[in-house]
Amino acid sequence: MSHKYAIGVDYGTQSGRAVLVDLTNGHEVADHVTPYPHGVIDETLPTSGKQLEHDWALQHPGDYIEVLRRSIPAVLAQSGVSPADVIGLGIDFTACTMLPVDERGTPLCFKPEWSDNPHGWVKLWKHHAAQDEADRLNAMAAQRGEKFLPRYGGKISSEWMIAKVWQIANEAPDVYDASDLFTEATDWVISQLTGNFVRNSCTAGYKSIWHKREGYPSSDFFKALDPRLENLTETKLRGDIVPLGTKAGELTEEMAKLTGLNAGTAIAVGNVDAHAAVPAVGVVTPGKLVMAMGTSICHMLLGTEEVEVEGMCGVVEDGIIPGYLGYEAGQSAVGDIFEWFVEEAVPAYVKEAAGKEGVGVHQWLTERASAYRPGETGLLALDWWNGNRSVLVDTNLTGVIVGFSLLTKPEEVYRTLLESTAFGTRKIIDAFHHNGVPVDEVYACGGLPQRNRLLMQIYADVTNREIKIADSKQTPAVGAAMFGAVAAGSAKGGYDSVVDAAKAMARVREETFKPIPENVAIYDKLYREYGELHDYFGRGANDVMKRLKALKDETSR
Ligand SMILES: Nc1ncnc2c1ncn2[C@@H]1O[C@H](COP(=O)(O)OP(=O)(O)O)[C@@H](O)[C@H]1O
Ligand SMILES: O=C(CO)[C@@H](O)[C@@H](O)COP(=O)(O)O
Repeated sequence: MSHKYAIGVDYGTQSGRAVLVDLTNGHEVADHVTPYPHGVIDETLPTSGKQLEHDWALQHPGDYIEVLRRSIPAVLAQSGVSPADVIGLGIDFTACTMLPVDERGTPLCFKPEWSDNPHGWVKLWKHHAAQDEADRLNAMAAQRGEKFLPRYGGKISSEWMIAKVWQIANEAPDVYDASDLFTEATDWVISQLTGNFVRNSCTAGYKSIWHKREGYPSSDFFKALDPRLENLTETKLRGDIVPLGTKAGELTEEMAKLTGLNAGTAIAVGNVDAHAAVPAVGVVTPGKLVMAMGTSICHMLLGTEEVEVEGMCGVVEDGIIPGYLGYEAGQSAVGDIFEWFVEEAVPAYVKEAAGKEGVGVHQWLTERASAYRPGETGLLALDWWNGNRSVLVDTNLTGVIVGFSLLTKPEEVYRTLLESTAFGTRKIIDAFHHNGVPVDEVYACGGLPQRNRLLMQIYADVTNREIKIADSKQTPAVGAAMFGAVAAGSAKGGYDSVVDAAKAMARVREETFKPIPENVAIYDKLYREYGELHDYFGRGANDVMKRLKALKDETSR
């Protein structure tokens, strides 16, 4: 049999990337990135220029197809691989990134009657405008003692499906009524590739409160939330829910023309970006935390029992690797915080100096920040620029920096922001480790470990754990390709399980980041201070962040 390949497509926050992977060794033969033509839509609708409210984040579903149209032919051309040797394709996506579609699977925003209604569009994972609904859902679930709540760390996030669907029902009942299905974008793209609509058990489990043994919450619960939602799971959330690695179907003739692949190529069910990355770094057993580090961080961990951990995003059986309980936690802004600083808060002289030296602003700041020892800036920050997604689970929390003086330099602030995100990660690791889900090893993948060595050393020092780095530029896409190979199966030159695929294809670099004992000692002290601030602002001692946010909403209305 000739050499076989699979393609993985990773749909990130700002772009989609395709990778063509050699199935014998996981080697990335070719990759190509397509920035979303419409990017993240958080100010105005591209159709009418209609203004969006605070906390909205939308996307254009056409951009997802554009990624397939541009990036798949590009990797085929770059590699020279024959489409006949590409035996499978898998995708991974941000989540919960969801959209309403009609009976034909057409996104409502494509239809003239709905294109001017923001609720007809894709709600991106970081759309945070359904916090009211999430709060009410959590209060009702707690009051009724719903069994599902502890599985999600005690709180369902406003980023997830039910809160977003309920927001649509509340703010745009006509859109709600016109929607035949609410679907994760990952399942929608797969339905476009294959002509079959199936839901994957990963997003259903983590984002739509579905449980392998118990199914969705009861219709009584939904009725108590809102009578309109009573039959939601049998109607607008209906659809077979199938495990990761299942073959969703085969590439249609139409999509074969669009992508340059052969019709009939095996297509795996949709997956989530961070979850797909886990087998791609070779993690198929418990005790090993995988951090997918980019705009945000998702922390992924396998366990053998269902344990309740404060603020975890969720625990789902088979949610990452079949046979294990998959745990997820996360920070909703990490790279995004650094980007905010670079774009919005550095003085002009920094940009000029970086420009003169021919380096990016991140690099310029990082080089200077590296000259400081832990503690030397006198600064400490809370990493809540986009709310808190784990432990506290509250999108109404905001950022803080303590310790400014007239001598504070931009590079010191930058370093402090890097450190704050490492403290956020340590909170999550501690929550798992001390509650029966051990974290013995840490792996990192995503854009950040490739770009910032200082950041990775800080994470090793703050967590006091050695960090192994993925030997791949596009780890989730490689993971998605593995699932594509599993959808194809060994008879076609693929694999029969993702564990087999990981054995052959996963790769980490030889070089690791090891904790430096003197840094660990100082960061322990700073972490205690971080804990004080974390609880003071985050656990109700001082709700100033929420009052400021409420005042802001009131005055800007
Ligand atoms: N040198 C750098 N140091 C730290 N962060 C960086 C650097 N360069 C880019 N970033 C951040 O990386 C993030 C993008 O990460 P990436 O993994 O590429 O994307 P995504 O999260 O969409 O998958 C951006 O938020 C950006 O601010
Ligand atoms: O929430 C999840 C996964 O559960 C992510 O999709 C979300 O954090 C976005 O990830 P990126 O930062 O774009 O890699």
